Amino acid sequence: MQIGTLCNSMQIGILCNSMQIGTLCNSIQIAIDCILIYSRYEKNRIYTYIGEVVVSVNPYKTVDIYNQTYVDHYKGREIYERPPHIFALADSAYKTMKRKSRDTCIVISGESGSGKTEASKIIMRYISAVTNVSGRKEVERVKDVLIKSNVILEAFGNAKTNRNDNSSRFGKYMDINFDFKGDPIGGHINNYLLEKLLSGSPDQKLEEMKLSRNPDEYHFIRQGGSPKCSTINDQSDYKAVMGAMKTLNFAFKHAETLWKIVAAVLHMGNMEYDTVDEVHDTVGVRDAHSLKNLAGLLSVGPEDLKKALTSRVIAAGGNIVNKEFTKSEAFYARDAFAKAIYDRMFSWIVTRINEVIDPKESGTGYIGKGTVIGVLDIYGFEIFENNSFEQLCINYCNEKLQQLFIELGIAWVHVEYFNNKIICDLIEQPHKGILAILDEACLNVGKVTDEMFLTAMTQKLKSDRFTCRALSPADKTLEHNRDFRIRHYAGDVSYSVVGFIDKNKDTLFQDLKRLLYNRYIHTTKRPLTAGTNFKNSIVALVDHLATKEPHYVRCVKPNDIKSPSNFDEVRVKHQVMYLGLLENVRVRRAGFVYRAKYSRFLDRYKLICKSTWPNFHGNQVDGVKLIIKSQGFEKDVAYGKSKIFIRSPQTLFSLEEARDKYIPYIIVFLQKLWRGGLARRKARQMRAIYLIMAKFKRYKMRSYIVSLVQLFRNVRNMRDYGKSIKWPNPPQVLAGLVLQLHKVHNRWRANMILKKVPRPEWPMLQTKCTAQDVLKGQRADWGYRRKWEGNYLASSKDNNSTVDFVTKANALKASDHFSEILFSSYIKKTNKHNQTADRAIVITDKFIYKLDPKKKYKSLRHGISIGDVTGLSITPDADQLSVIHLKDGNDLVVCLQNPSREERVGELVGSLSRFFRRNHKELPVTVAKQIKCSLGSKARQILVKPSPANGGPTFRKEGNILVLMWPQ
Ligand SMILES: Nc1ncnc2c1ncn2[C@@H]1O[C@H](COP(=O)(O)OP(=O)(O)OP(=O)(O)O)[C@@H](O)[C@H]1O
Repeated sequence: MQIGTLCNSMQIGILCNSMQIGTLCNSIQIAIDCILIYSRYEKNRIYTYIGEVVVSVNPYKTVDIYNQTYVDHYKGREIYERPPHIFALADSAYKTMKRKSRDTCIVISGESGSGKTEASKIIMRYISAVTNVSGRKEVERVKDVLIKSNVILEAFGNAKTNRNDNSSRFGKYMDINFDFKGDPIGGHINNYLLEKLLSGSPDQKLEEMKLSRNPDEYHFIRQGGSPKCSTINDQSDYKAVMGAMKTLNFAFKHAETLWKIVAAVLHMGNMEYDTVDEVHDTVGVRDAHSLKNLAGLLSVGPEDLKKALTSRVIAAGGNIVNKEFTKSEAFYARDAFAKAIYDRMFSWIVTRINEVIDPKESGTGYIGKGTVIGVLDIYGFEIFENNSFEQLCINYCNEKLQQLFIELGIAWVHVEYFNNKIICDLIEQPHKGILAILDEACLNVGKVTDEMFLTAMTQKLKSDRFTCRALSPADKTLEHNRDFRIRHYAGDVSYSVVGFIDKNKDTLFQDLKRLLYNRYIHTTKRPLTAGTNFKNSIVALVDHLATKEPHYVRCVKPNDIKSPSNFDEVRVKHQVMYLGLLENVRVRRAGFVYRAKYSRFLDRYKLICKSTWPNFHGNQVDGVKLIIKSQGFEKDVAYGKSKIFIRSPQTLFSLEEARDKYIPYIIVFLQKLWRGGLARRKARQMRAIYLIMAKFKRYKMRSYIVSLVQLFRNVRNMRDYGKSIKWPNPPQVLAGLVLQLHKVHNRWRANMILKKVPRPEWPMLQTKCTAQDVLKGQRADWGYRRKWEGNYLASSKDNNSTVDFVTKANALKASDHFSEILFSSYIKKTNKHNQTADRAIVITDKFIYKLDPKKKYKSLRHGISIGDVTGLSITPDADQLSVIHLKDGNDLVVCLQNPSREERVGELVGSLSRFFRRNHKELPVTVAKQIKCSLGSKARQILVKPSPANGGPTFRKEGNILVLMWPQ
């Protein structure tokens, strides 16, 4: 069917978008035309699905279909849920990676200018837009670095070509690493076959590098015909590159060196030679000034550079000789030199970028293995008028990728498809393939020509996919001794062998290497040829991709004139052919959209069926069948030996939908289990902690008690009953108990001591203890050795007329109702009038009485209430001065007297204090040399002075001071 006569495009659009892909594929030819017409004629609808492949047609104009609204529209959706878009594919790759924790890759292919690089950038921008929802700073930085790395790669790796104003001259494969949350944390770039630049730079920079702003002045740039490009703004691009270099931490000196290298390469292209010896055909550099500029940029001596550009050192017959170049050799060396420098510079840039985007260095806390999305932006199949070594390499690469594509896509049912393994073998087989024959030709010493290489291929290659004029004499399209043809999966391609050997050898004379390394380098190891290097890297790439779940973007170029409105049917048909879409349609149509091992399917979907959730213990196939039955999809599946096959995308979509519905419940369920598990573990830990603590406490207590038992074992037999034992510091937990134990021990000790004292003496002992406690050692002699009797006036030891005293005391007791006499004694007293008199003092539990002994102990006044006592003052010496402070400001100033001249002040202190304590009060007792008192409400001072031993104590007045004269 011809393009243009095809069915209504609306209808096809509906078919495409509503998942009726099977219908669309009824006729392969229709499908091909359909897709293209659809994408061309529907305004701005540049994407179409064939199976799971996204076909993208370059719109050659800005289309507003990549903004946030579109991102939101496609985010988290299944691929068939929304109209075809590259976002859907990017989301599918991302989702697959996240859901299944599987590495995925997106293979973007198409011919130069079809939009591969744009597609890869759109994919990266989409991934950047849907990740890092939590806004982690480090992840944002990684995303910025990943996107900006493109700017640098494009600046140095892209060039304007006839087919594309900004053509990538290298194939690029970029791995983007993700952490377990699905946030990008770094990446890695590999580049493939770089083909071996000015107005954005500021004037001063150009001057430094001796460059002109006019690109036409440079031989290398002139080659393309039209160096200026209206679609490219060099100024802003230069700024963008410098900005990107800053983001990627390129040191200033590195950036400078890169520009210098670019300048050197440009200067090198302008190097011209003049014949200096017609006979030997030797040359010299034409322009010494240019040579000097170039030498300066390369940091080498002009003479050395001149020598390396016009001659080389070779070993001939065991001798080292200098061989001058012919003119063509000189130009070859110049170009090889320029290519090698540029190639090494580009490799350095890629290595540097890789260092910066290395996930381990990104600072995002990357540990262990995350998942990866690989994005491959690789040149598509190339068929030109003249095809050479580069086209063979590129087409071989496409054969390899196509093989991977078909192998991964094929279903278990038998499908007729073109297996391009035979072509891959034809090119890459060791010893027998084209590249091996080419390497062998390059190895030969002596002059091996491209024609000889063609002859060797003619003799050795035994494939019907290869032909040349010698094998097909009737084919006039092939030139004798020059052309050969390969039947690629995409069609026949004729290659010219001219330049194959040189290009494969890719010779860079040692002299030039030596010049730049600035030292003699000797290597006997032959470097790998360009073809082998390329083959190795492509084999490694295909192996790498084979471990990932693939997604495909096939880019189609609608015309060769970069027009948004021109649709070149022949060109497009051709591309559809060699993009492998035809095979894909065939495979998809005959096969199934999805296949998975039973175990994997069961793991993924067991949650949507009651019989299989949470665990299915029977046979895996039975489990899978139960799931399919529960959803009613029996008619759309086939059961293989180890895999289940699903025919239509709707079924898969419904399964996914059902799964998505259950996932939140499962998550809650898992959270419940997990939290429960965590809580149980914590509880177990706490129980263990408490048990250990309890045991440890017990152990500490035990050991402390054991140590106490040891210490106090002999306490009964000790003189002080263990008073002198130093208690060890108890553990915190026993502090309270030990305090109690101290008390118990003290009581026991007291009991042991008191046991020896007769019971009636206990009150006296208590009085003495109180006195000791109150005096605190302030009074040297307080009479504790003596027996304390308290009521001395009732004792005949002190009193001759005890009967009178007892009679009076009983009378007072009867009238004043006191219970006991605490203390009684003869006293010498003084008063506010400084009059002294001998009296008796009786201190009872209610009143203090002053009695006159000479008048049968007549009470001089009414007793002073004991409640009026506010304190007691004594001296630290042996005198018997005692001042009982009273509330009314008229203190009792007395000196105790007894016939035996015993010390009794201590007993007075003990008796009064003990009485106060029994009534829960504390009697303030002052011990001082000079006693303050109040007499008749006047403050007075009392001093004790010695007097002769034979007299009694007397008070006297010395000025305002009262003095007790105390007989020594
Ligand atoms: N989706 C798109 N929207 C708008 N313009 C696009 C789109 N895709 C491609 N283009 C235009 O086409 C040009 C060529 O695209 P691109 O450089 O991506 O092609 P390519 O396939 O990578 O080419 P090469 O293999 O030469 O590098 C772009 O510079 C851009 O102007």
